[in-house]
Amino acid sequence: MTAPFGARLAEAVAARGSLCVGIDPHPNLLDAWGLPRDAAGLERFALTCVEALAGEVSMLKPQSAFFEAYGSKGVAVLERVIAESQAAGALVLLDVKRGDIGSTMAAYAQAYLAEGSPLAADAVTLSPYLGFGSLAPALDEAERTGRGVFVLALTSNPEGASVQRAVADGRSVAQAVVDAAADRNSGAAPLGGVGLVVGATIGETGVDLSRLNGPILAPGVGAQGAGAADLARLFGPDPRHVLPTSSRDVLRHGPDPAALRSAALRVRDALAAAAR
Ligand SMILES: O=C(O)c1cc(=O)[nH]c(=O)n1[C@@H]1O[C@H](COP(=O)(O)O)[C@@H](O)[C@H]1O
Repeated sequence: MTAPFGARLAEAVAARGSLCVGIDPHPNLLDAWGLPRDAAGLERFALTCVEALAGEVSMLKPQSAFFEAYGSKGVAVLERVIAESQAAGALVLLDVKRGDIGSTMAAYAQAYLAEGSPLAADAVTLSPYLGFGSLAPALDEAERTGRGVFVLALTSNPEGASVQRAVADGRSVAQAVVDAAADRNSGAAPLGGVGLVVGATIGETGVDLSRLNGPILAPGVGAQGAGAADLARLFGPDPRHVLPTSSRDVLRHGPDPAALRSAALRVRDALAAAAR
C-alpha cells in the first residue's frame, strides 16, 4: 500500500527542498538547446531534464500540452518522463489542468491517478471551474491510490482574477475553492493530498488559507516575474507547505545537464534562504 501523497510530499520536501521544476519543452527552448522541433528533439530535451534534475529536486512538473503537441510520440515521451523521474526519486506532478463533468472526470482519474495507468503520476493539476464537486471522482481515486491533486485557486495569469475573485454568497470563488479543499484535507496528518495552486504573481491572496492543511503550488517564479519577496508576502513566515515552481527560468540554462542542475539548485537554495 502506497503512503498517502501528503506524507510522501512532506518527506520529499524535507529531503530535497521545496522547489518544483517544470518541464515545459517550449519550441523556442528546443531551438536554444540546438534540438529539432520534433519528437526526437522533445525526447532529448525532456530526458535531459530528468537526468539533470530527478535525482535532486523533490518534484518535477511536466506540462502535458508540450508533449501532446507531438502526438502519440510525444505522449510516449511523457510516459518515459514520468517513469524515469519516479525511478530517480522525484515526485511527478503532471500538469494537465483537467476539469469536466463528474462522469468524464472519472475517466480522467483513471488516466492519471489509477494504479497501473501508463500516464499515472504522483499528482495532477485540476481546474475546479465546472464546480469543485465535479472533481470528486479524481479526488476519490487520488486518495485511494496515495496520489495527490493541485486544484487551481488563484492562477498566476492576469486574466484569472475576473473569475477567481468574483464574489458569490459573501465569499470569493477562490475562497470557496480553498474551503472545499480544506474540508477534504481535514484531519489528515502530516498533510492532506488536496493541494491548491496559488500564483506567486498575484499580489495579495485575499483568501484565508489557514485551514487548508494541504500543499500549495506557487507558479510564476522567474519567467513570470515573481521571486522570494512575493512568496514571503503571500505566504508569510511559515511557508513549509508552499512549493514554488519555475520552468523557463531554470530550463534556459540547458542543454548541459550539470548547468541545468546547478541552476535549479541555485534557485531552490536562494528561495529557501530568503524564507528563513
Ligand atoms: O498549474 C500550473 O502549473 C500553473 C498554474 C498557474 O496559475 N500558472 C502557471 O504558470 N502554471 C504553469 O506553470 C508553468 C510556469 O512556467 P514558467 O513561467 O516558465 O515558470 C507553466 O507550465 C504553466 O502552465
